[in-house]
Amino acid sequence: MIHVPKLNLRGSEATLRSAVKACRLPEQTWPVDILHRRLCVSQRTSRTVVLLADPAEVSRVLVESEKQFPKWMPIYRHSAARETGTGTIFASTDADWAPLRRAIKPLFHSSRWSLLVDVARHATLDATTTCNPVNIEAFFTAISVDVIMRTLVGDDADATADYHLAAIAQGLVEKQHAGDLHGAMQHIHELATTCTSRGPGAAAISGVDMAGALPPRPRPMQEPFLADNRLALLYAGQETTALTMSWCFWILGQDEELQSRLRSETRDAQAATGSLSPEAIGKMPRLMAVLRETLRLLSPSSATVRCTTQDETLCGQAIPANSVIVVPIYAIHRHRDLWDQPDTFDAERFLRPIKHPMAYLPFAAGRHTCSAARSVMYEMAAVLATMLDRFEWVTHAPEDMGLTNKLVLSPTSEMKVTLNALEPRGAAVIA
Ligand code: HEM
Repeated sequence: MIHVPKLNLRGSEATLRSAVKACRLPEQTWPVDILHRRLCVSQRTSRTVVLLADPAEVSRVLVESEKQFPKWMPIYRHSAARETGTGTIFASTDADWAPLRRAIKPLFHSSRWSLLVDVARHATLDATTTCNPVNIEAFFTAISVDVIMRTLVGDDADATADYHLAAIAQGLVEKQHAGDLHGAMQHIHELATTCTSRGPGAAAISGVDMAGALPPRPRPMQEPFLADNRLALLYAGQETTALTMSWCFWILGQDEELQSRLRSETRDAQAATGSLSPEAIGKMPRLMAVLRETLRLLSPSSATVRCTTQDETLCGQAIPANSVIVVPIYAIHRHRDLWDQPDTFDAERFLRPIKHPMAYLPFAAGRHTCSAARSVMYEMAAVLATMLDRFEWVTHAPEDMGLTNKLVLSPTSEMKVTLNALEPRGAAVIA
């Protein structure tokens, strides 16, 4: 039986009073019955705070009537804007946000997925020689940072990184575990500065495509937005991706049989297509299902937050203007009405249709859906397929692991595995 840690939800309607805490501290503020209920409202202060887990109403808030329910900006100004600058895609209100979103969109276009997969494979092979794969979070952090640097903000695909990736990754993980966002951002600043001084990287967002694969864009981003958003991509992309890959690896280390089935699937797919490519990944449905199930149970974002601009009715209850609506992604992903055996790891469920599209929100939904929602799945699959080909592994003491919310959902202790090297048979050999 695979052990999957869970949050110890111990709040009540009274603890929902503070909107900032309801966004930041789910364990202390969300009532445990949000796993059964569709709506939980705290009306005790001047600002009403709502936890909304009803999929039809979530769809209205995030997708159908999204203009009526804008992002609640104070929560982003508290963290993202303070650390990355006010010109980022995260910190911008609607009018400023749209051109920024358009400017970064081509970076995630499907025409770049081959490059992404290839870079992810190289970054993984490099990390196995420069990092210690036993401490898996630092190992996957090095990979996710390297991939962002090489494909989005920094080096070109063939560059040899001369920043100290292993040390930066270790530092990032330590600061993130300590809940020290500012300290973590100093490492990210170091990376972003490296890429500006290295030359071609800055051009990645401003309009020059390192791989020659970008479709033309109408309005390239200019400084100072460029600098801020280079930081924002590192900020948004490294920890989320590294944690998801770490959890997936940590889970697979608990189930030898599942690991071996995925090894066969990923090797067969590479043999059938001749390389590790987006096409090969298209032939890895079980690996994708395992990644999706990992993101259901251990989605890095515990919530996304909106507000009301006028009086509304949600689930038949009147909600005044100026209320904060917390969409509790973590609780929706384990909601008793939306999932069978919600706390059990069962990747097969993603080989069948799910009950409601809004029951699954690891990348949020609507206009503010994660820009990398599709591309990052290819990246993570490429990294895991490369590791499956080269190693088998066993997770250390999984039952001692807990889950807590820092800026994102995080492990309570170091994630460790014992690795055993294999004779590679996948793309490394084919290529
Ligand atoms: C498994 C990995 C990832 C997960 C689970 C994830 C999840 C999310 C979520 C939930 C949001 C919405 C945040 C909100 O509520 O405002 C978001 C937004 C965003 N993500 Fe990701 N993300 C991942 C990887 C990445 C990567 C690799 C990048 C780029 C390098 C990225 C860039 C962004 C950007 C730019 C936004 C802002 C979109 C907007 O507001 O228009 N993400 N992501």
